[in-house]
Amino acid sequence: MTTLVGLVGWRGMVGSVLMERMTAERDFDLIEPLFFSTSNAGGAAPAQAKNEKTLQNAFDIEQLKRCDIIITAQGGDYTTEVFPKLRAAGWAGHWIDAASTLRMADDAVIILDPVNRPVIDKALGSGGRNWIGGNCTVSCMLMGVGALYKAGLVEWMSTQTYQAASGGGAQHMRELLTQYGTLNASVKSLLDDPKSAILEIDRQVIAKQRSLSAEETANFGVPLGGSLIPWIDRDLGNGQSKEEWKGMAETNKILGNGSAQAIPVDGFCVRVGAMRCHSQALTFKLKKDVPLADIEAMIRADNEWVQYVPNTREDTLKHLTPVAVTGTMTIPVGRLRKLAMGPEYVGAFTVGDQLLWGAAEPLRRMLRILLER
Ligand SMILES: NC(=O)C1=CN([C@@H]2O[C@H](COP(=O)(O)OP(=O)(O)OC[C@H]3O[C@@H](n4cnc5c(N)ncnc54)[C@H](OP(=O)(O)O)[C@@H]3O)[C@@H](O)[C@H]2O)C=CC1
Ligand SMILES: N[C@@H](CC(=O)OP(=O)(O)O)C(=O)O
Repeated sequence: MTTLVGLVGWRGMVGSVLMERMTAERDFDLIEPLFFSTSNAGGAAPAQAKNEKTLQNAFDIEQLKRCDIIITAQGGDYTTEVFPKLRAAGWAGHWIDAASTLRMADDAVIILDPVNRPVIDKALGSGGRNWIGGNCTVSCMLMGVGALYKAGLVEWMSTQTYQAASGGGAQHMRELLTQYGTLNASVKSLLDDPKSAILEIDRQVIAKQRSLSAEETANFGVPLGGSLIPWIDRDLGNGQSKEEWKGMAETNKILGNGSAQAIPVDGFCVRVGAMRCHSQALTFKLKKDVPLADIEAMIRADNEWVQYVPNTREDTLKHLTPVAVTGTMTIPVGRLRKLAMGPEYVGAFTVGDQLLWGAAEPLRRMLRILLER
């Protein structure tokens, strides 16, 4: 019998990328999809529908209970409301979720199978049913440099992130572009005149940024176009942002490290004016002095998506930017070098599309793992 797979959140930003990837990889050939909606129950399901062509109500527990597997990219509020009711109603299917809500629950696994397939297999073997996608920054980082963790080489890691607007959602991307447009328009005549003074342009741009309306900064709270925001997610009250907290908590959970073996991971998470790629500068303290050539070989061999970028200006500009990576499954790792602090200190830089490896791809790969058992 074909596996009935419920899809919730399929038309959102993450869900649309998921649908594209599932279509490209022919996942729909292997399942009977059942599409849900929180806003348009009874409407027409998308073209990937087979026998069930009508959208079901995403809050209807009886309809959800029919599914062998549910994949949701609807968001944390939906998970908080529906998941406990569904389990309380006796549903024993597999729940695959992009939202962070359930990530740290004891009975949930953070899924990133190229990095933690053994952790996933162990949980499957003991009846695991809850499979949660990781934080985008953490997932992209581990896809790039997971080899060093797997080899047991990392004493600690510090990460400084450059996170794209898409991490906030579709409205945040629109707001960024609108701000860029507003700023450009405010100095267009000066820009068109090659003899105009750059400091006058600069003065007018900062004046415009500082006078953007509440409407023009509704999503980020302050201007992001031509600026940056060194705070992402909630304030934990201890000086750390929630996004920074996830770095250590999720990295260690993905790797299956208990609290006694937890590797320190910390740094600063910064929102920048990129569209949908998160970039990160990483500093490693290794447990021993490992030759750079060996580190390079480990990174190259780790998975089929990692791309080692030689530490030259030319290769960096060509391969190691959000513009180069957006819309691809490639995770480039470059700028690899020993740092001045000593031979155990290694620096690297990595970029990843936060809607692909950072959100959608681990979900559809978990679906495949379940289907192929
Ligand atoms: N954005 C990100 O970078 C990441 C997000 N996530 C998780 O995924 C969740 C979903 O994020 P994201 O995809 O950005 O959220 P979206 O806001 O794009 O989509 C969420 C839901 O909003 C509804 N919706 C209302 N209006 C529209 C519209 N005009 N176009 C499309 N959908 C609309 C849809 O539900 P319906 O069809 O039922 O009306 C849709 O499923 C997040 O809450 C988070 O938990 C995880 C990792 C990264
Ligand atoms: N917090 C990330 C997006 C993300 O993946 O969030 P979460 O950890 O809640 O899934 C960002 O803003 O860039």
